[in-house]
Amino acid sequence: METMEKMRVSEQRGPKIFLSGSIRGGRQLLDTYRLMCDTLEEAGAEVLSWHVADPELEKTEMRMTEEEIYIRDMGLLMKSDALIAEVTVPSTGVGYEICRALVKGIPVLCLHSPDAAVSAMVLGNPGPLLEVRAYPDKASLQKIIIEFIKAL
Ligand SMILES: O=c1[nH]c(=O)n([C@H]2C[C@H](O)[C@@H](COP(=O)(O)O)O2)cc1CO
Repeated sequence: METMEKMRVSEQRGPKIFLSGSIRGGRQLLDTYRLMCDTLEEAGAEVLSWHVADPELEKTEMRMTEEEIYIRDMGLLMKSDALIAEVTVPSTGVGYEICRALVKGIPVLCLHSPDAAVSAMVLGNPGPLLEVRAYPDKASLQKIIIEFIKAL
């Protein structure tokens, strides 16, 4: 009975999302990552990599080795149902995570501001799991995210 109850609760949980955003590539869009994280949580999703939107991130990650960061993030990615990346600020880590998510076979949504110089590796990728959208303003960003979550 208890197991059935647990199953029902876990079935009701929203999708697990890996939020991907630049860290060493530059933190200038931190407010946007914060908005994405809040929007996802309000839409009922569980953001496994919430640390990407944490203004205090540098302090916590400074206490971790490079290997610990990599292992933690790949573990979270493997548990995720989908990945949402903000690709306006070019970042090696974001590009790597997009690729790993596609190899794992989960849907990937890449979002960017209309004037961003997004890589052809993202814009030119015809894979059915990858969706790339420009957002002209914050309201559009939120709308695209909510539609993506609902369609999962
Ligand atoms: O300290 C970190 N913590 C961390 O979670 N990451 C992951 C999550 C981000 O989506 C992505 C950012 O990569 P980059 O640092 O190359 O911009 O890599 C990356 C770093 C630093 O490279």
